[in-house]
Amino acid sequence: MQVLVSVSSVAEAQMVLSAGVRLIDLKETAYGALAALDIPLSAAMVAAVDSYRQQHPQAGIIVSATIGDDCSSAEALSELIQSRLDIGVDVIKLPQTIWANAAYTAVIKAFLAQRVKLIAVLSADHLSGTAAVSTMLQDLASARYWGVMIDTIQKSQAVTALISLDLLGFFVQSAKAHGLYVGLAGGLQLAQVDSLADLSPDYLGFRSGLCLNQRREQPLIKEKLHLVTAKVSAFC
Ligand SMILES: O=C[C@H](O)COP(=O)(O)O
Repeated sequence: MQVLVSVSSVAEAQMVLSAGVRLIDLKETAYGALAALDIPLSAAMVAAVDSYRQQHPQAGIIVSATIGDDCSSAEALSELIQSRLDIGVDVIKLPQTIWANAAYTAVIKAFLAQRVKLIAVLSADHLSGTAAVSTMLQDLASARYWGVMIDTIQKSQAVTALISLDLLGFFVQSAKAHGLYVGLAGGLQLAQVDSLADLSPDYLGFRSGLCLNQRREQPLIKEKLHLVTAKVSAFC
């Protein structure tokens, strides 16, 4: 199991790399849930990751990026994705407002046909029972998404307050059965690592739980970061 950390600056990217994080998620954390960083800043962060990769070629680092909580048109979506691929982002995370919207299906299908790695983010705020989860995962796997994850949109509650451990476990196991790379996130704290690790996701995603006052727009706290990477590495 890996740790994914959402970062919004070059300094944060370097900090999480030094702490042993291998899934670096470029995200604007000052507002929204899956807001996008601009391209110049994203490119500087990718360059910082590339510099680390040169010194640690075996590290297996993956850079993901969000493209926004919504977008204005299919053309805009195409540009949001392509511009991030062009600067070396490995994986693009799409919010449910986009991947579940038929207006964007053709654009997404075209990227998937080129084997671009896309993660469909399922909103914890709207997830219901196992039948709905099964149908969604079947559809996403058939469309050849690379991965899926659950995350919260409203950041006032943790994912575990919104979805039972049974349903989260069902989600993880079903995603794996479809060959999807699977993650869980949403207001996670260190204290939740044990129970979620038991579900065996490929990764747990963090931001607010590692920040000052547990506010995701605040800076990451190095000590919390090290505690969580140490804790998760015990499950690898
Ligand atoms: O992808 C992971 C998310 O950025 C986690 O953010 P959060 O811990 O603030 O919900």
